[in-house]
Amino acid sequence: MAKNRNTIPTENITFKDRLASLKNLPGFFKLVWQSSPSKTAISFTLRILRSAMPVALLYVGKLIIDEVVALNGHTSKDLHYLWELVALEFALAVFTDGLNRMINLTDSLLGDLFSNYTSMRIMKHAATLDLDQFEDSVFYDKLERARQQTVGRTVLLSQVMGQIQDFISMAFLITGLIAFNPWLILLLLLAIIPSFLGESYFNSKNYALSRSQTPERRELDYVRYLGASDETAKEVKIFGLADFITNRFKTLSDKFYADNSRLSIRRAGWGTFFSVLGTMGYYAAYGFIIYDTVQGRSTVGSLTFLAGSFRQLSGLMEMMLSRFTIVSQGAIYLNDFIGFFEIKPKITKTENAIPFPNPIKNGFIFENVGFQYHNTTRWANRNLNFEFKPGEKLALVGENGAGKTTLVKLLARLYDPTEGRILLDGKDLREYDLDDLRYNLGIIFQDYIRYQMSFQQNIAVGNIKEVDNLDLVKKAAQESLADQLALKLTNGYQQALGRKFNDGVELSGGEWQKVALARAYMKEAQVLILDEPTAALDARAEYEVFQRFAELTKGKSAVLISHRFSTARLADRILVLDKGTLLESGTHAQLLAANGRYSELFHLQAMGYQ
Ligand SMILES: Nc1ncnc2c1ncn2[C@@H]1O[C@H](COP(=O)(O)OP(=O)(O)OP(=O)(O)O)[C@@H](O)[C@H]1O
Repeated sequence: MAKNRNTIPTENITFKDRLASLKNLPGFFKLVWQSSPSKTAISFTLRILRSAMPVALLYVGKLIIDEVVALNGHTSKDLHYLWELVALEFALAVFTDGLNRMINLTDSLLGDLFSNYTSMRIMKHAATLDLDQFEDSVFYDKLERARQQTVGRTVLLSQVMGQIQDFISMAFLITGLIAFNPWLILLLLLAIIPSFLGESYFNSKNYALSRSQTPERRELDYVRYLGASDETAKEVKIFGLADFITNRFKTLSDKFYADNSRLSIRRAGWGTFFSVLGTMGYYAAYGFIIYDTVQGRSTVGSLTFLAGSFRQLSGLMEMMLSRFTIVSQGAIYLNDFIGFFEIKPKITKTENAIPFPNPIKNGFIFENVGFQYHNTTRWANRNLNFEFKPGEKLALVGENGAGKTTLVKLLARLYDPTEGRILLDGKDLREYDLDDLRYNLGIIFQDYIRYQMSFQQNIAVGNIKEVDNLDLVKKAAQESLADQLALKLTNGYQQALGRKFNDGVELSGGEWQKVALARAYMKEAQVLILDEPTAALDARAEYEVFQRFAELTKGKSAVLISHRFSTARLADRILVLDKGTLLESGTHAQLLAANGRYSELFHLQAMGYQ
């Protein structure tokens, strides 16, 4: 099967896969550079300097020992040169230490900046994606893996930088070693290769395991949230769900533990074996150098230099080889990260998009509109044919699941119709500028968000450009009757809402609804859409809210979704939906006279009040 750039192997990752994934690194470095050009440049420079230190230290060490041996037994001792060498070694040691610390510091600062930068990129990209992409579990797995990368990849950063640094260090040391005895290099390779292969094998197993666990890991996070969160605490207590939740957590986490520990134990066993091989290689080389020195073919200084170089090289090589698997591993994980950015929204701004008409002239026409949610075969809306005229107040009624909210989402282009089309002033809705369309629709959904932010911000989200415009926020609050609430709050409009953060105040369901309603009045939207805006309001508040709504939307188009017929009857026209299709349409009086579904539901509700 042909593999595209982001096809991630789920089972074993071959050496070829690893090498291929390294092509992600330039893109990765571009991101690092974008996070902070200056710190990236500093980090590179420091590492290059640092890479020359091992061989320099070893060589000065060799000179010192040779000088000590030369001076030993001589009567006239000129120690001048010797002390100079010692001073030089001391300076190099201090410098190396300083470099190490600066490298760690730059890496950690750069890592933080990288993590922040990439998190922002993820959020920005996620914001461009379609709603149905968010409703897809495969997408969530991708998003989750991309999120993990923002933290995990800072490790990759130091690993790649370390790799470059060690590579240069090795080049220096190998040059020294070759100058004295080229055969030692061969011995070194023989000792290291088995360990590299072992590392590589286990890393690929680790990756495959961790990848296959992504959905469970998401579930684990979700269960952890259910078990300990302010939003769930109420129901967990009332329904006595604690054991149910912790048992689910235990089942999942036990499985994780069992899978992970099995692999870790095998890895540790093989790791020990390969490391013994490495040590054997080192001692074989050491013996060889000692023998050479005893035979008088090397000086004692060279012995220490060679043994030191060999030890360092073997350490560096082992480190580099095992790091190669980590780096290539990281580069493979980058597939997920890059893969996330390659998900493209279908609903986008088109070139040559036309501006939203102001004012709307002929209104909306639904032409045989049908819609199926992603990965479903059921039609949430089907055969919708109706007109929505400018200035008209439309009410959507129907039983749960009849397709009312879906219809509104189609109007706002949160989805595009699966079949048919929606016209606005004679042109397909898809031809209009998306931002302009959304700006001209003021929609409050039934599952609006209760932002854990200030009262002012909670209203201003309806038109976030005006977040600092307190006068406008106050006006919107007056219109939705949320202003009386502000008077009760200790910090007025600056009062933090919700209990998540310090000093936050929790509101009642109806109070929250008034705050959410105010969002609709934050802008001069031409079409106001309220999806069950008053479900949590008491009878008086509902009456007042609708009086206001009627006044404020005079001449404006509005769509109301409501299960309360007292609300629906205020509309100019009522559309009755059933299983996604349009069953009846007319004024309250017409529909009652028709004696159909509307009349049936109306009388059912009215009976409840008798
Ligand atoms: N995100 C979704 N993915 C898949 N199916 C969905 C999704 N949202 C809604 N549906 C389905 O589409 C149908 C219509 O849902 P919709 O939310 O439009 O109904 P509604 O009339 O607004 O209901 P209610 O009165 O309960 O709010 C329902 O059968 C529902 O199960």
